[in-house]
Amino acid sequence: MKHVLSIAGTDPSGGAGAAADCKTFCAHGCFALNVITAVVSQNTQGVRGYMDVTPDLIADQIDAVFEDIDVDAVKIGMVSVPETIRVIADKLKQYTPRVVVIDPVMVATSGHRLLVPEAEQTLRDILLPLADVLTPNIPEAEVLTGKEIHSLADMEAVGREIAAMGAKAVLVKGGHRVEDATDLLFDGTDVHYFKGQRVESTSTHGTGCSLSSAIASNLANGMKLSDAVAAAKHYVFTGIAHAEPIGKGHGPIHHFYELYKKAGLI
Ligand SMILES: Nc1ncnc2c1ncn2[C@@H]1O[C@H](COP(=O)(O)OP(=O)(O)O)[C@@H](O)[C@H]1O
Ligand SMILES: Cc1ncc(COP(=O)(O)OP(=O)(O)O)c(N)n1
Repeated sequence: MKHVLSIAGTDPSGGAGAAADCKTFCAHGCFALNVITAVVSQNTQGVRGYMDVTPDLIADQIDAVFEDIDVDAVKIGMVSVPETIRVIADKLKQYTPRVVVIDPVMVATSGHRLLVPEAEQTLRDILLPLADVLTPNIPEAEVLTGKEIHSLADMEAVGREIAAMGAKAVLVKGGHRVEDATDLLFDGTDVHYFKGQRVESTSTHGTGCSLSSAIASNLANGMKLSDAVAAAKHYVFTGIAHAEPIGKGHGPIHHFYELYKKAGLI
């Protein structure tokens, strides 16, 4: 069994952040490890506030994992402040994990900032070059490049530009597109389109967290990148399509639909 580590913030309502990451790893047959960067009070209706974990405690959590367990892949989510980014970057350089997937989380769908504006440059300069795969959504890709995205051609241009900043591969996610949910991968050489039908649903909380965690799991399990992304996209699509409505706002996706179905639980 592969061991996959999430470095992310929390969600007590179980839809995004570390909870989504760990459910996704388990649904992919991986052992889930997690380091917490920030304790966030949020639910399906939005983010209320958060407190950052100190850099020393983040460093110690990462040491506790790597000194003890062989890590096959790392997924990084909410990093909120420059100090958090610096300590994670230092630890990635120290432990050199085989696969690093970075979801450059900036603003929750509810509108609450999860990355302070002063940290955008640090993320771009220090963390982005350590990514085997960077998975910005459209607003995040716009912030990283300063360019507006209106079309698939724009998604390709920013994907190439972000790769030129140092990420080995860039997946520009299309969840915020108007027409459909097509994602675009630039793997450093080729462009791949992952066409996606948009599901009309309120169960889309944590889709970005789940997608990046599914990619990390699939890479840890030995898939090649384009197959890992295609399978991850299918996982999120199925999760949205079969989600049970939970909470009063944007609920979580269903992580175990196919497993539960096979086991006769649903
Ligand atoms: N309503 C939807 N129907 C189908 N796929 C979706 C929908 N919303 C998001 N996705 C997919 O979920 C993944 C996460 O995308 P996105 O919502 O853009 O990220 P984030 O959660 O970081 O904002 C992408 O693969 C995207 O295409
Ligand atoms: C702790 C934490 N990390 C990330 C997010 C954002 O989740 P994401 O999957 O990008 O999408 P939304 O949940 O914002 O729709 C979060 N909310 N909390």
